[in-house]
Amino acid sequence: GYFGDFGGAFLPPELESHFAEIERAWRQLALSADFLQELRYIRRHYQGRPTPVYYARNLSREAGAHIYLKREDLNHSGAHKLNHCMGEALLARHMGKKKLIAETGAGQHGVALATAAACFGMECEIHMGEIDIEKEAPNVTRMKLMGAEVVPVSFGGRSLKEAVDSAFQSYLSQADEALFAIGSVVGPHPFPLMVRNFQSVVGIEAREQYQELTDGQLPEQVVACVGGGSNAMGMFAGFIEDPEVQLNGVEPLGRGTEPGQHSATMTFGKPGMLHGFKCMLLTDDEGNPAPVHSIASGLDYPGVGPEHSYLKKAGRVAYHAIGDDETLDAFYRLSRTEGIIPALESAHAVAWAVEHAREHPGSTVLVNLSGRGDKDIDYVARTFGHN
Ligand SMILES: Cc1ncc(COP(=O)(O)O)c(/C=N/[C@H](C(=O)O)[C@@H](O)C(C)C)c1O
Repeated sequence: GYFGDFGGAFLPPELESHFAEIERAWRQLALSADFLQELRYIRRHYQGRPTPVYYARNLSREAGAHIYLKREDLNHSGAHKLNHCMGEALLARHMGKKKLIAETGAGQHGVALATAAACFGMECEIHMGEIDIEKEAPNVTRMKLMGAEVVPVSFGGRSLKEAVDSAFQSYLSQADEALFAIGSVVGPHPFPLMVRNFQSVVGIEAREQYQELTDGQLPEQVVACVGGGSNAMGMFAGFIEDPEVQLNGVEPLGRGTEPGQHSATMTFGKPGMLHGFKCMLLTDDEGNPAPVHSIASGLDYPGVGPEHSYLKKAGRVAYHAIGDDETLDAFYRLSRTEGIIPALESAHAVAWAVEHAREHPGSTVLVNLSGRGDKDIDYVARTFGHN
C-alpha cells in the first residue's frame, strides 16, 4: 500500500478490520472475469465509453500547437468520476453493502456516486461543505433527484477537507452496511491504488485513440489537473511506460503564492499525513492541514495522492501551478473557440496547454478534459460575466 515513502493506511483501530475486508474483496474482484465483464458492459452501454479524443483544431490554430482533448466531459454524469464510482459500487454490492458514503467538493464525485447508487439500487449519503453546496448548486439538485442524501458540513472551512472528515465520521458509525467510496486517488490503502486502476481506462483508451489519429505517434506532452489526482493518474497510467512522453500535473495557484490563497501542494507542500495516508501536504505553522483556495472547488484539497507524491519525487511527472485568472481565461477560450465548456478544474489543464503552446509552437499536447462546465456556468456568469 505504499508508493515509495508515501501512502499506507493509518486507521483508527475500529476501522482496521473493515479496510482489510475492502482490500480482500477488491483483490478477489480484480481477478474475477464476471466483474471485469460487467464493468466492461457498464462502461460501454451505461457510461457511453470510449469517450472521444478530439483534435481541437480552432484552439490549436489560435494557440499555435496541436492540442488534443480526451473528452471525459462526455462520460455519463459529466466527468471522469463515474469511472471509479461504478467500480466502487460493484465492489460494495460484492461485499453485500447497502449504502455508499462519500465526500464531494465540486459535486462531480457526489453526482457520480449518486448515479452509481441509483444504478445498483443502493442508498447514497454525500457530505458536502456549505460553501460548495452554494457554489455547485446544480450538482446538489442532481444528487437529490437521484435519491441521494446530501449532508451539509458547516464546521471549519466548510469545504472539501471538512467534507472528508464528516463523511469519515459518518462511515465509522455504519461500516458494517456501508462502503466509504473515496472520490480520488487519496485516503488509506487500497483506495489510491483501486481508484487509479478504475481510472486507468482513460489513459489506455486515449493512447490507442491518439495513435489512430496520428498514424502511430505519441504526444510530446500529456497534461491533467490535479486535485486529489484521480483524473491525472488515470490518464498517466496509459503513458507511464513511454519515457518519451512528458507527463504534467497542474495544480491551482489560485489568487497567488500566499498561504491560503492557493492549493499547489506539489509546489509549496512537504511530506505529511492526512486522512489516514502519507502524502505531500500543505500545512500551517502548527503543522495542521492549511486552508486552501482555488476557483475550482474540485482542486482545493491540501493533500494529494500518494502515487503523485512518489512520481514527483521520482521526477517522472512535472507539476505546475496555474492561477485563477489564467484558468478563467482558458474556460472562456475553450467555450468560445470549440463550443466545449470545460469544468473549472479541467480549465487548469487547458490553461497549461495554451501556455505551453505559446512557448513551444507546433508541439503536441494531449489534455485530459476531466469534466464539463455545466456545474460552473451560473457561478462564472454571475461572478465574472459571459466572456
Ligand atoms: C471535473 C473535475 N475534474 C477534476 C477534479 C479533481 O479531482 P481529481 O481528478 O481526483 O484530481 C474534480 C474533483 N472533484 C471532486 C468532487 O467533485 O467531489 C472533488 O471535489 C473531491 C472528490 C476531491 C472534478 O470534479
